[in-house]
Amino acid sequence: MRFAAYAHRHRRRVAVVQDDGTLLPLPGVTSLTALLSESGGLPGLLAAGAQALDAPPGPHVSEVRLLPPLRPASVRDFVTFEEHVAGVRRSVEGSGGVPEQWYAAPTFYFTNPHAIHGPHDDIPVPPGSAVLDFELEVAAVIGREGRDLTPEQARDTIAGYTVLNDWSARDLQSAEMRVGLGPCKGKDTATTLGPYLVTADELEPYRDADGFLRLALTAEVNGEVVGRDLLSHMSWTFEEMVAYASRGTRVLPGDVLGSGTCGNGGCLAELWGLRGEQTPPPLKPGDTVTLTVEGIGSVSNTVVPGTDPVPLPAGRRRSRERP
Ligand SMILES: NC(=O)N[C@@H](O)C(=O)O
Repeated sequence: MRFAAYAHRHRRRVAVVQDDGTLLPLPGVTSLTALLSESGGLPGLLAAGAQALDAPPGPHVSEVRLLPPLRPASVRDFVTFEEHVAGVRRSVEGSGGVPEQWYAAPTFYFTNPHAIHGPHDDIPVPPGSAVLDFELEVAAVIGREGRDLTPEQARDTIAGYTVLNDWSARDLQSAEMRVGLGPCKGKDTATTLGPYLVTADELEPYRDADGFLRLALTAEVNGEVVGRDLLSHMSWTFEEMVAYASRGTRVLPGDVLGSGTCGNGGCLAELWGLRGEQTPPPLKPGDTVTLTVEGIGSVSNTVVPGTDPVPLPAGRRRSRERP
């Protein structure tokens, strides 16, 4: 089952999406995050969706503005593709390969849940950045609360999946990560989610013998294919990522967990590392990035000019005077 959030005639609605693109609005539902909390997991979500199947049909998807499927409670972005790590390290640090520590656990950072953009929204250039990049990822969406989960238990907490574009200001990111924290401003201007939340049961046919989802991933810039990979090249399953995220804490309905950027052109920075030059060039206003994931759909966003950074003073160099 596919769920969409959309704006139509000044109203925000949540609907089941039929194969022909007809939207079946869920009566009284305006937030998928709230519906996830109320339905207590995938079975409840499917039951709520089934009720919409008898409801009068709504508009066609082409007649509405698609919104991000949900307003996330939180967004964790993992890094689970070796090829991406090796390529980006080459372009940022000049050194290739994957650090041994990387294999110890699926690392992630928290990104900005207040900067979520829809599947066709314009994306502003982050203030002060001249090196904008996209990142092709798939996100798991949590439908049931869990703590200290095993991977087996984690599977029951995943309601579904959606496409995630982690827009990245590489110049801001490499500068702030030299401080040993972050990323932060390199990532917090925009993340795209969409086009739909596809429930986990619908992608089960793509699961391989090791538990990975074998979905084809494609990235295009201005209609030219620059990246192709398989989601099954992740080094951890989504269940293992959720289990790790829930270690010593909780995951909650509406939490979003990004797979990390795929390899073979899942972002420009990896290609720059491989080629030793910025080809294709960083994204600029007018460029359109289209990311497609088999079994889920496409998001296609155009870059637009952003705002200028508000000047701030440099950090004060302090004496070590004591009270
Ligand atoms: N998430 C991920 O795989 N990578 C990025 O966030 C990155 O900046 O390299």
